[in-house]
Amino acid sequence: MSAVVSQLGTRTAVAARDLVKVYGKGDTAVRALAGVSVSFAAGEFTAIMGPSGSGKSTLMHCLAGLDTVDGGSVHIGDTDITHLGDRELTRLRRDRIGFVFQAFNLLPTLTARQNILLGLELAGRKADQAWLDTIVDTLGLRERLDHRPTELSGGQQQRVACARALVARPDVVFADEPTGNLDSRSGAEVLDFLRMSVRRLNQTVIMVTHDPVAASYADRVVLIADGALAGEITQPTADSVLAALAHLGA
Ligand SMILES: Nc1ncnc2c1ncn2[C@@H]1O[C@H](COP(=O)(O)OP(=O)(O)OP(=O)(O)O)[C@@H](O)[C@H]1O
Repeated sequence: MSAVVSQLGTRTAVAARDLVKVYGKGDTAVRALAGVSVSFAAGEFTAIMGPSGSGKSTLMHCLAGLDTVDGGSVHIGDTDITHLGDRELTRLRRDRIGFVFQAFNLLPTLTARQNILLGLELAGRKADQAWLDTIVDTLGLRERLDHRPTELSGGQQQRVACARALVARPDVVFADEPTGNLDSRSGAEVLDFLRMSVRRLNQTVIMVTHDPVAASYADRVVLIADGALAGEITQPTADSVLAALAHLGA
């Protein structure tokens, strides 16, 4: 799939075609993804949901180049990442993808500012100061930049992780249960920011979540069941997501 601009003019940020992932071999083999084809438009906030064990994390890891695939392809923009070597993949993840994890994954010895800028520094790049200021101020982190992670609340740590994910203006941000370790108020702040980064800063976010309220912040919910696409919801509400999950037996 090389055409990344649809007839409607929407650019595709990430596309999976016939994605297959099998863990293990022989009798114990688990087909975690059984031929998934799904596209994610640039400038859209998508949530991936489904019952436990349905393949959500596997899908995200394959889309983000964190795991190899056993069949099919993944494109990030024009790049078929399934044929990249380890070094090229590492560079692509560093330069074109942002990550937000459930456990924040900040380096404890670095300040918030150093955590935010580490990836750019490792890549030998300078931050765009105006963009950095926009992110830091939007996330309300200005007064916290010289603090280390242990001196920050969980919500503040996850906001630092969001800033780190966005500072290089990635093609796509993957968020894996970003609110899983947060109370509902801190979670709502992080979700508000992710949604705002899409609406106002024209970023692209793909988020795995178990939480129908978190999913309701997205523009679209993609449903996965038994390693296959099981439907999608546009303009989701917590109720419509709950109903769809109940239908899937989640
Ligand atoms: N490293 C692995 N080795 C073997 N099987 C695995 C491995 N990782 C995942 N699986 C299996 O693949 C299937 C999909 O797992 P995955 O973690 O992608 O599901 P999930 O929808 O993210 O689940 P959850 O909501 O519980 O986090 C499950 O049956 C799981 O047991």
